[in-house]
Amino acid sequence: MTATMETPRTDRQVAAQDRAQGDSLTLDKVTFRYGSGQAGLGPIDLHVEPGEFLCVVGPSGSGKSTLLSLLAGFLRPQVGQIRLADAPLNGPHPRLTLVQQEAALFPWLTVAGNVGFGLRSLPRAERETRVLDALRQVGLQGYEKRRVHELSGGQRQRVSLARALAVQPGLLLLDEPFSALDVQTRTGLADELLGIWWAHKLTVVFVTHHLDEALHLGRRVIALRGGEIALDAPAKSLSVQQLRAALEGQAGATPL
Ligand SMILES: Nc1ncnc2c1ncn2[C@@H]1O[C@H](COP(=O)(O)OP(=O)(O)OP(=O)(O)O)[C@@H](O)[C@H]1O
Repeated sequence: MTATMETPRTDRQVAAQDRAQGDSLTLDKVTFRYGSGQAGLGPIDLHVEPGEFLCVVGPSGSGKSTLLSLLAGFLRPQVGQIRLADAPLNGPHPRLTLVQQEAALFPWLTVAGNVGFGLRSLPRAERETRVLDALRQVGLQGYEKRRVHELSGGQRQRVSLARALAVQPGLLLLDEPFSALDVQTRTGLADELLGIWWAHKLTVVFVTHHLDEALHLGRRVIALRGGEIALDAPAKSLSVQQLRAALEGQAGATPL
């Protein structure tokens, strides 16, 4: 690689930017409060590099769902701004998709119908190609004509993931996508997600309760506590114990 006189990039930036097809995400003093109370999120300052895999952990009520709802454009910050690929995010956006805990599939549609649901504006041939490609990526080739009720929980989550991938997002948001699954299925799907992330150079924000899952999947982990970022660090520099201490607000758990 040619040496330059530019400011040296961190490992994280090099790794992310050299393979970037995902979108960058920036939160600038983002604050959201429910009603007139204090519950909610923020202020949050956060920058996610294109192609970065960020895991978000936090106890119940720490603001994880609020954060994802803001990133998905379902909620608007009362203070601050969110930018996707440097443009203000003012609502749901075609470059981002959300996969939730329970696969929200349409039972009256086939697997292919579910995966292609967001592609109805595309010409039929392109839609079919994208659907087949997305199903192949999640290991469900041959399942196009199946009905949702014929699938296992893990297969349904694969269909959800395929539906999200089919729209070719620049930012993939995942809200505890595997937590309803048994450990073996969860681990298998997590590894497949890593492969998909790597192949597509997506930017990923993954919310999980499982600290070991966060450290396994995320290249970077943030811990939320009381609606604020209590810790923001590369996953490889963290242990489950450090993460737990940060979430519990113990001494010695200052951001690394
Ligand atoms: N619709 C709402 N109205 C009022 N307060 C809310 C609402 N939704 C969430 N809150 C409050 O906002 C704070 C953050 O909630 P949020 O759901 O984002 O947390 P979470 O980390 O996702 O929790 P969990 O892991 O239990 O889903 C909590 O104090 C919660 O009680």
